[in-house]
Amino acid sequence: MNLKKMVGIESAKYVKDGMTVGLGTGSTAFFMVEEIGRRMREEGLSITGVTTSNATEKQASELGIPLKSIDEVDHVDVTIDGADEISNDYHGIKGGGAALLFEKIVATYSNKTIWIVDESKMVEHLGAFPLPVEVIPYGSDQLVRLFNSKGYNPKIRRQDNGNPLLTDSKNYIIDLYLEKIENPKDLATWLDHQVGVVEHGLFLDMATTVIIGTSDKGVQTIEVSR
Ligand SMILES: O=C[C@H](O)[C@H](O)[C@H](O)COP(=O)(O)O
Repeated sequence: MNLKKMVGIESAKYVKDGMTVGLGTGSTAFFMVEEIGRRMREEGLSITGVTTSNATEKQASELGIPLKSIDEVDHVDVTIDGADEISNDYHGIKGGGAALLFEKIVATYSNKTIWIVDESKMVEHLGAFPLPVEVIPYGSDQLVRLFNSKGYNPKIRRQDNGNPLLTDSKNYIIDLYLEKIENPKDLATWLDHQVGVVEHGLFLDMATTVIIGTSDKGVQTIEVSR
């Protein structure tokens, strides 16, 4: 079986009747949402979903999953989401699909955060995957200059027509081609303090469980202790 599908199905086992579930975004989370939809149809599972992007909202609505916004719930029991890279100390980079802002908000209010990935996402150090930074359009070229001056190799993410890609919140994404992030916490703190930066794709100390799909050993589940 496709490794993304394997972990998507496995992760849906963590969803129990009555839960409020954060529904992640991307090609791996897609299979988790499909499996929750199947369990609702075939097993009578009843949940409330909180989506992390317009794309997931559309998918979940089409499956008939009842949805609430993050502001309508007092907490989320569990959020299940993909990741672009996970380091050996279980920090991650997210936002390859430009959904990092809502994903980080939903994960912040979740009791548990489960990441589902195929084995190609597991790395020793973060940074080979370009780090997405969501910025407001106003002043974004100034941020590009600032990132350049720090040697962060920034590129505004663009659509096929050359225009900047717009996130669900109508912001831009600047991808930082860092190759290796020596100190993710220092970089996250610095980015948190730059005017015009809305959010960045460093998700540190957020995952409580990581489910990895491997071709030789099947599904591996790691409970992260912090
Ligand atoms: O913005 C997108 C999200 O952070 C995704 O969860 C991440 O990019 C992983 O996506 P995929 O499962 O498609 O590789």
